[in-house]
Amino acid sequence: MSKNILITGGAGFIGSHVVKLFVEKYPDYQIINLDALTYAGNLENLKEVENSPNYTFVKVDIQDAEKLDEVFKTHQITDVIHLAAESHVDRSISDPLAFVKTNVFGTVNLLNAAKKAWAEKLDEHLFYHVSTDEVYGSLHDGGFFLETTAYDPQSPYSASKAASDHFVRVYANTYKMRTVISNCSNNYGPNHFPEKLIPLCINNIKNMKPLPVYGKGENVRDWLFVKDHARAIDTVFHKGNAGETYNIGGFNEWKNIDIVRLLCQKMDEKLGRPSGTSEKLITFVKDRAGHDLRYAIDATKIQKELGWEPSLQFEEGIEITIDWYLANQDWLDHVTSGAYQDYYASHYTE
Ligand SMILES: Cc1cn([C@H]2C[C@H](O)[C@@H](COP(=O)(O)OP(=O)(O)O[C@H]3O[C@H](C)C(=O)[C@H](O)[C@H]3O)O2)c(=O)[nH]c1=O
Repeated sequence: MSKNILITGGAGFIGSHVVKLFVEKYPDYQIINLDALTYAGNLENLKEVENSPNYTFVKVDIQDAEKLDEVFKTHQITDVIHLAAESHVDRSISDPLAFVKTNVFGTVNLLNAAKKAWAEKLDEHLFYHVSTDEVYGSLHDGGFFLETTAYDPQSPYSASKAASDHFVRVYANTYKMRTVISNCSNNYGPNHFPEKLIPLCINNIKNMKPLPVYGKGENVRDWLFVKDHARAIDTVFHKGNAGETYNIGGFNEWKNIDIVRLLCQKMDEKLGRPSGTSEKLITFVKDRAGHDLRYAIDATKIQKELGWEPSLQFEEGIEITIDWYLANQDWLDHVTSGAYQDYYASHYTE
């Protein structure tokens, strides 16, 4: 069946992989990518699909309710996959309100726009919220996050995502909107903004700059290749049951310090530097305030019920990721200097 799917945050890291997958895999769907193009949204991520007949870009901030109404009307939106969000925990610690505005207020705006546009036929449409495992808080002694784990957010970022998850569920309960939520672990891969651990380290190793490891580097994250997350979103969108939550993860836990050492070793090999050169860049710095110790996802439900599982081993995914950053210096230059904004100006008119 033909659909007009609104994907929010489609110029961002995870969003751009989702947009590319949907545009290429589903030529019968119209994909409307709605993005505010903040510092982390870059249309260069979408070069491969920007001229596809089933792809449209609209520059809109989800805080703008009027524009959202217009987009739903103009493009006759049938379904939403909502990824637009402020995502960096460190930024949320210095500016919590920015996260409330986009992640909470923006999500409620979007829910309202969908509710209004879909009116009496709410049961014919789907609102899919893409969320994070951080809503479950921090694990201190073994165990995994299950879909039934109680929410216990510990940072302004995770509190804002938890609030937006709650609002999505409330719209299902109160207004009978068909909704689905997935909560995913840490992603890595091409197009990741170099403020996050893996791309930041790759970029700094390349430039022989210090690698800031928070605290002792003992914190644990579960890493998933971004294209596997995009495949999971495709699976949940098409096969997931309305009203359900699906945890997505790689069963791939790493201590931060081990990841950083692995990147140093691989980069030394690739750059032809003597072994041990990059490790000297490791610098232990002040810990993140309220730093969550460990995230670990139990992804059994999505594997068993929907048949999704990660396709890439971590070693393979990291190779692809490093090679991508080494081959895409222009992309790095553009996102770090702000010049990526020129791409929008030269390709689109307001
Ligand atoms: C940037 C940076 C990070 N770290 C540590 C902090 C974390 O323990 C780990 C990963 O940090 P990062 O900021 O890359 O990602 P998380 O804070 O785990 O959060 C990420 O994964 C979840 C699921 C989301 O939902 C977030 O949106 C996403 O940003 O490395 C350092 O030690 N040094 C650094 O310079």
